[in-house]
Amino acid sequence: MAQFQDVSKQSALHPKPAGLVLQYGTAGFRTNAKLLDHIMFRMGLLATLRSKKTNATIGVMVTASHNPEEDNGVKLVDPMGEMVTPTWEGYATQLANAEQEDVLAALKEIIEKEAINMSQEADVFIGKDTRSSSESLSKAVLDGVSALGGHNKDYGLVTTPQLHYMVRCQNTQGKYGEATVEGYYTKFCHAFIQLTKNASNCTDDQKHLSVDGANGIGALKVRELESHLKKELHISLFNDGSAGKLNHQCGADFVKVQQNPPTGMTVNSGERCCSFDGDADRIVYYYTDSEGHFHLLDGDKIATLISTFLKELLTQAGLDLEIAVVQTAYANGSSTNYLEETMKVIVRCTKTGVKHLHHAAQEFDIGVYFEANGHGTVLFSEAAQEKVQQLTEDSSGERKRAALLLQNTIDVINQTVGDAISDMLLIEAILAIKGMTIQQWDAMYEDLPSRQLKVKVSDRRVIDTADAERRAVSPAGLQEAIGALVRKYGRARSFVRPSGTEDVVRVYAEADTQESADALAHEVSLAVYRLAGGVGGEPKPLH
Ligand SMILES: CC(=O)N[C@H]1[C@@H](OP(=O)(O)O)O[C@H](CO)[C@@H](O)[C@@H]1O
Ligand SMILES: [Mg+2]
Repeated sequence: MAQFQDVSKQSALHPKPAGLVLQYGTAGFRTNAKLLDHIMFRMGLLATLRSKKTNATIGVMVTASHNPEEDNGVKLVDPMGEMVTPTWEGYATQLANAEQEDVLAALKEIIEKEAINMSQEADVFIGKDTRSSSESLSKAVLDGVSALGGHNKDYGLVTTPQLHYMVRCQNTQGKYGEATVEGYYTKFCHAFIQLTKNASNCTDDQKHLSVDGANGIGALKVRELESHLKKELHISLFNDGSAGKLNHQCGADFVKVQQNPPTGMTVNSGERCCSFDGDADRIVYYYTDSEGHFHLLDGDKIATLISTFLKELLTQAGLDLEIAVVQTAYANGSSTNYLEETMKVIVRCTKTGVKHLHHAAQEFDIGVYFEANGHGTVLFSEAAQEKVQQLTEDSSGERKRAALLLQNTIDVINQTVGDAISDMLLIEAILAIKGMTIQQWDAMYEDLPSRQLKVKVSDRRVIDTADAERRAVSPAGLQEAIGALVRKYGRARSFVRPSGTEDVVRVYAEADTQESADALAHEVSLAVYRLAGGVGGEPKPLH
């Protein structure tokens, strides 16, 4: 077929570096940008096949999120705006690693396995972040799409969650919103203004927020957002990309891991601040107190604030909907305890990686999911959304007020994936409605001191885990060693797991004091080093 001739010709222009093997990991492919041209071309091919298979628009996002500027990466977006399904992650890996002369055969194998009708039309949406390599890499994706005769729409510079949103809007015929960047701002800002317009407790001072844009795409988009906010939120934007380097000593990942404010930002005592990551799908909040101490409000605190707010609204509305919070093993033990014991909310723990959390959250009427690093959102089942909608029509007084707030809360949330902009608007709205300061929010519970370390081993796959990664089942003796160490400290917990994005084993520990958490993490790292084939020097702190 002529189609396949084009693939061969084009593929030769996007050659694979010899010997390179990459895997579609926790968040797509990610490595140094110089190694990715062929991957991009092939993901253009794969997205086109996926579109033909699903008879729907598929998304391709070129980004490496919080990685350094020199890296890049790519993620595929499925029809409802969610991460691509695991079987196709497998195809992505196969196609990515096929030798140059085998690309066509690899492609045909997928077509056959999935019984794809090649005469079906295909549509692919493409977006990219601000990395200097993103421009040419996204062109390689476009080459892949056109080589198989697919249509494309290039959104250019957008955040990852904006692209997810566009895909969902397109495939639901506008029911979720309009598939344009303008439509995105209109929908979320309208809901935000509806939520905050009667927030009489909110002073002008409280409408101010400092945002660290990580010198990335989020900063550009916050600038665009501002005009839609009608002064209901006053943003001071830092690390807007005009001077600093992407993610360098700034952004959500830096702030969370270092437990320090970003550079390039004025952090006045007591003031509410937040950081986005490099593709604006994560957010964390923080402030410094009058003694100069740094206070981080991470994904766990965000999930707690949101679920508390939703639970109160459900009670006021008289709606009997089941609400759950989904976390990972990295969630601070204090947050889990607070949610279960004080809030009486169902808590689920899944493996690391948002696709696992997303999936678990879908099982409830309302599923609030957040990784501790600030990646998360809220999912409402169709039935729950209909009940809320019905109640806005059938009720009056306090019940109607609560139902309208719930309705606008649903509309301010990007349900496709964690979204720093949408999460920020939701958090700002909740604080405004409750007349709550960041200090009061922080005081909901006190985090247990924690520490993360990483250890280099020769093959991290020797570590196998169970129970949502909280227990190591191999190598032999490791879990026993961790258990014995944990018993030495008060309120302690520790677990280890192989990272899905880096060639390291991650170690997490928490305990009643920072010294104990640090000591426990260090001792567990030594046990990993000893029992799981450590290489290089001493285990070193995570940076
Ligand atoms: C401890 C931690 O923060 N892990 C991150 C990190 O995964 P690892 O598999 O731990 O490397 O990157 C993932 C993708 O961004 C993110 O989903 C996850 O939460
Ligand atoms: Mg990200």
